[in-house]
Amino acid sequence: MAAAAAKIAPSMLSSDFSNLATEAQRMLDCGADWLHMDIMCSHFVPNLTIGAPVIESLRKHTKAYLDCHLMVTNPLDYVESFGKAGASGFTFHIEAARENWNELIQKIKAKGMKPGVSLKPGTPIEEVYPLVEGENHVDLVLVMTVEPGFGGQKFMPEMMDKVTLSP
Ligand SMILES: O=C(CO)[C@H](O)[C@H](O)COP(=O)(O)O
Repeated sequence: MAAAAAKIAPSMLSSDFSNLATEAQRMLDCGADWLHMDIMCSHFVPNLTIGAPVIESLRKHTKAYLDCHLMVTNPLDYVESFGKAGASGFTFHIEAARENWNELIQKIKAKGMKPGVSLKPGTPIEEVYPLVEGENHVDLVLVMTVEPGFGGQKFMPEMMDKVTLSP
């Protein structure tokens, strides 16, 4: 099997949020392929960032692939609004979707977005195996190399074993 081409997707969490459109363009001018958008509810992680209205505003300024990473407790509740807002990818956490990932993937696709799954450092990679198999699969696995919640944390090199083990 041919190796997938690498994509560069800088996290916009480090942006000056008051100038998000300019910051997004700056990243694209620097060679970014995608823009990684960190969506956090203060229940799933100890931080609160942006929601669908910000994605909708940014979408008016860019055609770039908006790779939305939802660190939220009930991802299903966000599918409709993120689809409408113009999100390109919708990556949810397996820890928040153990009961309904199948339905979630279907709904994400039905809204025209690419589904992805992410896992926290403490979650074994095997948990996402069922989500990459079969017809109703995700397009992306996001292996967290920090505890979700904040940018600029120390990289956990031991997580790279999970990348190797990704099916
Ligand atoms: O998911 C995230 C935090 O939960 C961020 O996308 C990620 O940590 C960005 O890291 P950095 O600021 O070090 O580039």
